[in-house]
Amino acid sequence: MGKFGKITEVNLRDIRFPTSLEHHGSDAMHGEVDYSGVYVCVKTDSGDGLVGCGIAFTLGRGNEIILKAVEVISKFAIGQELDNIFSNFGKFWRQITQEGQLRWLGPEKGVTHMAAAGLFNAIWDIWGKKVKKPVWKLLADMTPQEIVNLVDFSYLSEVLTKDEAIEILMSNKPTQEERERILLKEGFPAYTTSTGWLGYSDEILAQKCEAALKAGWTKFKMKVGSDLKDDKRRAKLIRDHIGYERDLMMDANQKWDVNDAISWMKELAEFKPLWIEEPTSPDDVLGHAAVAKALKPYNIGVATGEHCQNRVIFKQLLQANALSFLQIDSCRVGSINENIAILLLAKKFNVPVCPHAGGVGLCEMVQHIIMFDYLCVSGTKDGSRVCEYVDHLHEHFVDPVQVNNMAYMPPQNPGYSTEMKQSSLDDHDFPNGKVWDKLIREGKFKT
Ligand SMILES: C[C@H](O)[C@@H](O)CC(=O)C(=O)O
Ligand SMILES: [Mg+2]
Repeated sequence: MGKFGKITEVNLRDIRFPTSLEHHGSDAMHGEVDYSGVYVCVKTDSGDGLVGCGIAFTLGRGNEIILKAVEVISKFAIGQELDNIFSNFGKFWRQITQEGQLRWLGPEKGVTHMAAAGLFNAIWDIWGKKVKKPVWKLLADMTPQEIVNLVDFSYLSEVLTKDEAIEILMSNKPTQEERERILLKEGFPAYTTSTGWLGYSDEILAQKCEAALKAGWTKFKMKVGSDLKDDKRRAKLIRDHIGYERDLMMDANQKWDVNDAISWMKELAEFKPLWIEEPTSPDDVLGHAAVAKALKPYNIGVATGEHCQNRVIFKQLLQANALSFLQIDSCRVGSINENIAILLLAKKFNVPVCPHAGGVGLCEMVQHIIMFDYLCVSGTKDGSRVCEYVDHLHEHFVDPVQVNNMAYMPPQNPGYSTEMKQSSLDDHDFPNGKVWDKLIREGKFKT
């Protein structure tokens, strides 16, 4: 038996939070947002009692489909020695994502890919716990060769080879210790979206802006895209509060056709947004490039990534100059493994990575990845690099994010910060947990 043990069980729970009741998380395309996730628990036969916890993030009903997909995929993990997975995680990742029958549903996109991410997220958590390191540190302590072994480089070679990846990683090693010292002291910069959800009334927007300013926030994101007149009114309200010396980002969540995106954002240019996020379909690489070109004279960058299905689409977005800010997501693509490939691509094209984190557990996970990026890949916090922060649901985590002075502080506990409190899991289990049972009996939700 290997020292880390064999995977013996993968248990799943359908966990949902009724965030739609107060319009948290709402945007131009997702009005009734219940932040949810399939909670994945991986156990081994090693006798240490450690459990790896992962999340496959969805909205509400999405859980029903993802849960089944994780259940099917997990069969390929049960019986596997963790030592074998850890010594060549890239190979295991490929076995799962290229499984001969399931790949017909993707490949490497949508439900099966997100389900695989949920499983891999749990495996990363148990790895960190087994070696008693937070995942950012586990990654940072690896050699460049160990890091590239985590990654499947398929379909990237004309742009990024394994050898180039090793070179990038090697070039950052001599200065890594100094950055780690800075990271432990200052953390990684954050921006807030909690002031700008689309379903908030003007009164709530104003209250949230005031509270955020008082807390010291300097970078804000607002949702746009449903009604131009409303967008102008809300942007003015926010700018009246935050002034023009602070950054404002805008997020359309894929609402527009390409030409509409361009004309709408020209109308909003007076509010000086740093970026427009997801202006159009996440699959439209050339559309993003057209928006980016048209908005360049207005100093508005294009940001995207939270719905970007895999490293190949990121590669194309970068090749087409379609992005000024690249938004990795811990649950959309194949976990940390695929995100490492994306970080390396971003480094190659010199595009700043600004992670997406609007959801449950996304802040907890993605902080580890962006800290690794700072330490080992990009090697910098410059160029408007900033990680999204939303202020909901952290109280349900055993090791919630710590934001000090508008920066994510590096987690110190072992694992991927994904473990949720037992009481939170029991209360939010859908549909029988206490919270849901009550809401369903009151007629506020249907199963
Ligand atoms: C539905 C989610 O809340 C989405 O609006 C999050 C998002 O786009 C972001 O945080 O960015
Ligand atoms: Mg977004």
